[in-house]
Amino acid sequence: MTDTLALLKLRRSVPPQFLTAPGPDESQLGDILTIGTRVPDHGKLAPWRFIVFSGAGRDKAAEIVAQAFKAKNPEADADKVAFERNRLLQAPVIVAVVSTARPHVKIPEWEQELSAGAVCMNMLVAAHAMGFGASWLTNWFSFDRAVLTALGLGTDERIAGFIHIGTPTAAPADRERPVLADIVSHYGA
Ligand SMILES: Cc1cc2nc3c(=O)[nH]c(=O)nc-3n(C[C@H](O)[C@H](O)[C@H](O)COP(=O)(O)O)c2cc1C
Repeated sequence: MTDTLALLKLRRSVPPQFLTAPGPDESQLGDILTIGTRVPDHGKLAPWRFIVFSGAGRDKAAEIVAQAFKAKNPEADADKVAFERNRLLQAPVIVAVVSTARPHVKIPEWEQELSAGAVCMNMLVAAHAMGFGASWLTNWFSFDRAVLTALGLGTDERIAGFIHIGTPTAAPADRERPVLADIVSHYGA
């Protein structure tokens, strides 16, 4: 089996609570982002863009999430607010993959959104191939317009995923996978 097949067969997500510094450096991150762009893209529209959160920018985004949570849940105690803030304070580097899918004469928006999903998956695989752990998460705030606006997204843009990347502190046990017999049929058989 080639290294690529071994990686694809065994890769699994590492949740942010098990990710720590160091994250990818500038050059490694550049590779992860470049590999992210190397996906099927019907019509060559590049219907996605990336926002990198690290350092002070990551802290600022975490505070935006905390304040949005507080505004929606005024009764929440400090621990609950801190829990929400912490969602963006664990992995040292987080990349938001933003879907910029728009109506197009030929390419359905669905296909543009699928391409953004492929970007997320490529980034996960690239991060793992470099020895990092990574997770593809959305969380409630990916669907909160106030948070999205504060993070700089336009009204016609959506989050395909936040890719949390860092050094794994633990290797999570694998989870159950679908049984092929349940999901595969051979047409005409
Ligand atoms: C679009 C998308 C959004 C996701 N958002 C979340 C999330 O907000 N919270 C969560 O616990 N898992 C979320 N997941 C699931 C995890 O990324 C992941 O599938 C799961 O932890 C196990 O992944 P693995 O099979 O790569 O190990 C999401 C998955 C996808 C595809």
